Amino acid sequence: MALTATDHKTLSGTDYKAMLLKQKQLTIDAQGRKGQKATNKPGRAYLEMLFAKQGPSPAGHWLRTCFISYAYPPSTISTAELKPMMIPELRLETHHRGRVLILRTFGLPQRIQAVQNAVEDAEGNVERLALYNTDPKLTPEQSLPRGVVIAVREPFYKATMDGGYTIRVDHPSDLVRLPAGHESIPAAFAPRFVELDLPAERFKASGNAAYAKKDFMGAVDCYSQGLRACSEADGMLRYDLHRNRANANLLLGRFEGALADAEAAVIPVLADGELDEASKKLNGKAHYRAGRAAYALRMFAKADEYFKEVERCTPGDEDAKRERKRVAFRIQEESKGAYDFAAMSKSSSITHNRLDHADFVAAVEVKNAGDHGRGLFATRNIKVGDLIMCEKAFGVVFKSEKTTETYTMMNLNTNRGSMGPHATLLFDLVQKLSHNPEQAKLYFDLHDGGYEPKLTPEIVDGVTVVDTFRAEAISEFNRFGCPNVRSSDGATQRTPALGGDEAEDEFHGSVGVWRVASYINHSCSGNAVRAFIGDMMVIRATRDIKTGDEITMRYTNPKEDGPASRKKTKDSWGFECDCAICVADLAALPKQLERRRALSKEVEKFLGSNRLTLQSRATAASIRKAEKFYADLEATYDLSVYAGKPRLALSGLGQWLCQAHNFESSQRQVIACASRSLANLGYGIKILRKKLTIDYTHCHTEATAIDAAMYAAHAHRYLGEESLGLQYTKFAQRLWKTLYGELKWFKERFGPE
Ligand SMILES: C[S@@+](CC[C@H](N)C(=O)[O-])C[C@H]1O[C@@H](n2cnc3c(N)ncnc32)[C@H](O)[C@@H]1O
Repeated sequence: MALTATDHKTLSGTDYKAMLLKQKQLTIDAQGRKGQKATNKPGRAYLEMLFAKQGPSPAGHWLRTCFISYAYPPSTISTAELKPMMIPELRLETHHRGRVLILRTFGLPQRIQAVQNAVEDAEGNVERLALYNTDPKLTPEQSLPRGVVIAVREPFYKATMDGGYTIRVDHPSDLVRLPAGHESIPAAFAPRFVELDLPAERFKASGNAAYAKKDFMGAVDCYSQGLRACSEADGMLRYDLHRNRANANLLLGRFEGALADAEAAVIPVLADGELDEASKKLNGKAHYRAGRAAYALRMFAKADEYFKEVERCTPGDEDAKRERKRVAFRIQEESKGAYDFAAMSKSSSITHNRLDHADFVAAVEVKNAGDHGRGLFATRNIKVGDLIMCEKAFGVVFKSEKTTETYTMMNLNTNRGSMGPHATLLFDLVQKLSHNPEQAKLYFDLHDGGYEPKLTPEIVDGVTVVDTFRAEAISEFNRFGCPNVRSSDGATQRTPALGGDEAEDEFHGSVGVWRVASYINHSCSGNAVRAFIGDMMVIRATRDIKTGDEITMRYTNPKEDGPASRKKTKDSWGFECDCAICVADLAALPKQLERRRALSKEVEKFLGSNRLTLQSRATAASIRKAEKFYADLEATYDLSVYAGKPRLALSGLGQWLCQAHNFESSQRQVIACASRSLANLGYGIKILRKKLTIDYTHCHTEATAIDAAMYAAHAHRYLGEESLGLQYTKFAQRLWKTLYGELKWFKERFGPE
């Protein structure tokens, strides 16, 4: 299905639900035909017509719907071990286990929901084939061109919504392109004129030509064929092919392959001799490529070794010198958490949000967390506000990234629908996992909600088997929403009167997976919060953490409504939170919770219709009304249950009152309201002989705390209490740094000290 941008805008949540239900019903209905033979199949002429034109690629924005069908495991048996079958043997809604279809494409491929093409078997039977989850960076022509011979391992066959049929491939690893001369290619598909024993040199030349045209996939194919054609006598050529393939693989993001190739491209020094200058130069290139691949795989110490080798092979090499400088920064970041966050933040923008930094995970380890599964634990003491870890996204898709297509993903396994980056994230992840098997092993270690079967990624027919359904299950349990550039962007433009983080939502909508952070369990009142600077997740401590403590953070902000937030964690992640706030909510009387919810709704309305600006200040009557709401809401918190714990429903109103009194310059009132707001967020504030002390034990770090601290800071200063003003400012800065990762934008929001 493909709609234009206008259609895209008119599709509502209800439409998606209806679409999901319709597809689900169609899928269930189709099950009734399981095992049947397809009837009234379109013939070759129809398929030729269907796939006669390139495209569709019209101008404008396209909405595509991607249905994740009922899960089935990928094939793990090699083509040679499977029994060949022909198209007429296919049965509907059936996974043909133990069988393989050898097919040739004969149309011009099109990207509809998947990349599709017309295929024929060796007896001339025809059908349509749909390949899902392909690399979004590749054109349909690169993914499934005309005239290639493919093996579809253990194929699945199904009826389509348009009344036709298709061989549906959900796991890209189930489809293997067979190179010319492959033993499984039937005689009918062998070219009539075959140039037997094509010299490997010719493949190198075609690879280079493809590379020059930026067809890196084509180049990799040619170099691979060249390597297969190499004989003992082709010594140097073999190194050339590996070196060239390393480069093409680097550009395709296939870093593990690139590293292996670059290593295989190093010309060895013979026992007695020295390498000639030309070979040394070539080895410099090979080591340089190995270094780049190791860097991309975040093996910085190893990358440094390779770049050192470049310097040995080609002394004075400027590129290697530059790379070693870059690596040195990464090693500092990785080992000490030594980041220049201000520079990082300054450098990131809507067009530069994939940043070049290392991960710092040296202060944490994964351990058993009892009922919560595995968790992340501190390996050293960490002070409030300090860095716990910092990690680059394993995969991320930014909403802001220009694309001519928006995907809506409907997962029939989980009944979930999502739009935009979520779907594209899966395509990106599948690519990364398919071509980087070691990275795939790390990804597939993440929580999958009990998905079965759990296949470990292995290489079959030269391709890493990736279970795309499990990859999506893992993504659903582990992905985080993130802003397009940095978390503080929402805050610097937020209207304080609104309270909470709502206004930040418009800066969100991007989504990614951060692998190590994925081991962190949820707690509404966690000891850590995450912030984003570009694709770097920065996690800081909201209170002091001791060696051995579990790191927890909120997946979703409970805001005022505890029960709703518990439902959200239950629906999205399958658990009910047992943190201090939730335990208190559970111990509260249901009628108090109900009253709180009803009052919160009224308060929301009140705040919405009483937005404060210098021009429209609060009236005495509205302040009285707010105070009354406040008292009523406060009464829904039984102190025997909530003492010292955050009372989040009071947050927005507390904020409004601070602002109202601030506009009236009632400084003592502002201070009283600000202290009350901070106490409601669980901060234990004490002032003794003009010294501010803060107990963070039960604190709930959110934006309103920063505002409250700054209201107090300004009010104290206004009253000439400089020292207290300064202490509150420092407190606000610590909160800002904790919540947004770094301090750079604090001044932008609150002005210079
Ligand atoms: C992102 S993973 C966190 C790491 C996970 N515990 C593991 O073993 O890999 C999210 C899953 O962890 C578990 N989890 C996280 N927080 C929890 C909590 N507060 N209580 C119970 N289970 C929790 C749930 O199974 C949830 O779906």
